Amino acid sequence: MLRIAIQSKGRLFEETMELLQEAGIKLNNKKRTLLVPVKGFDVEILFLRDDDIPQAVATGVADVGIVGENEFVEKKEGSLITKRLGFSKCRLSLAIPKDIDYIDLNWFHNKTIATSYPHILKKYLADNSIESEIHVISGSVEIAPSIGLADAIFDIVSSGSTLVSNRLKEVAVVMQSEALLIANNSLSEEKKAILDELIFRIESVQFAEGKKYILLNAPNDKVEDIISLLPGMKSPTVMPLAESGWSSIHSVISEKQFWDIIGKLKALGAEGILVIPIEKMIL
Ligand SMILES: Nc1ncnc2c1ncn2[C@@H]1O[C@H](COP(=O)(O)OP(=O)(O)OP(=O)(O)O)[C@@H](O)[C@H]1O
Ligand SMILES: O=P(O)(O)OC[C@H]1O[C@H](OP(=O)(O)OP(=O)(O)O)[C@H](O)[C@@H]1O
Ligand SMILES: [Mg+2]
Repeated sequence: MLRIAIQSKGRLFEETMELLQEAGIKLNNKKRTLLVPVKGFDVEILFLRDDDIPQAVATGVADVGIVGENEFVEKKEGSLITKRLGFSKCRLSLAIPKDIDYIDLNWFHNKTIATSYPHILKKYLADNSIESEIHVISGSVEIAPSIGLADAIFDIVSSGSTLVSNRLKEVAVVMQSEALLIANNSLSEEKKAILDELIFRIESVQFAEGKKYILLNAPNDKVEDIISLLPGMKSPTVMPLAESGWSSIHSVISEKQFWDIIGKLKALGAEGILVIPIEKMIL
């Protein structure tokens, strides 16, 4: 049994659940109790606050976890990054009241900075030879300057709208973050095998993202020109239609290529073009 720690509610919750569901992990229990078994796959889900996930995985309370890179780096617990998951992308930045004239990092000398990420901030300030006072608070960090609790903040930024609504401006990006799949350092062979299966399933889901299955009909004399435009996993599938002189062509294209390719296909005489989403892709 592989125990997976995930955030019980918050910014990571929805996308983590979606990813697990697409990977075939369906929770038996609709009510979110702390520890939930999974039907048909040898895993169980442990719901925690995200702050507690790095330690839970490092100590073996959970075998693997899904957590923000910011939280993983901050907690400095020894686990392995097994996979970068590409969602919950954000950055950790320094921000100051927007009306201040700011030239460079030296502004932070002898200032007080409010944050929930003291270790990451401390290292960054030391690396840049800046001496500031760090004031640790666990939430609502952006409000700190306006209530006189600190001169500046160091916190998560994504769209930047929280900064704007608190009359702050971002002056230095310290690290980028995304959700990570982390694993305990000393998993048993049995657990490693379940983890490999989990990673295989996640990769199949992620590989299919942004890809479309395309089907079209074309006159036989244009088949060669058309397949030169379509990459396909190996090469496109070509099948004869009931109507002589025509073929059906199937392939896989990336969403990005789609609008570029579609005009060229039509110009070559392609008809009845169908574009279908792909749920999973196994190479
Ligand atoms: N605005 C955002 N955009 C993208 N990702 C974000 C954003 N805010 C936070 N994250 C990511 O999601 C993680 C969880 O954020 P959340 O705000 O839910 O944390 P929290 O309030 O500490 O939750 P918990 O109650 O579990 O301790 C963050 O550590 C970060 O990696
Ligand atoms: O740059 P933005 O897009 O505005 O996102 C940044 C904000 O998002 C997070 O808070 P969240 O909205 O999750 O609320 P919280 O403070 O309750 O965690 C984070 O703590 C920032 O405050
Ligand atoms: Mg938290």
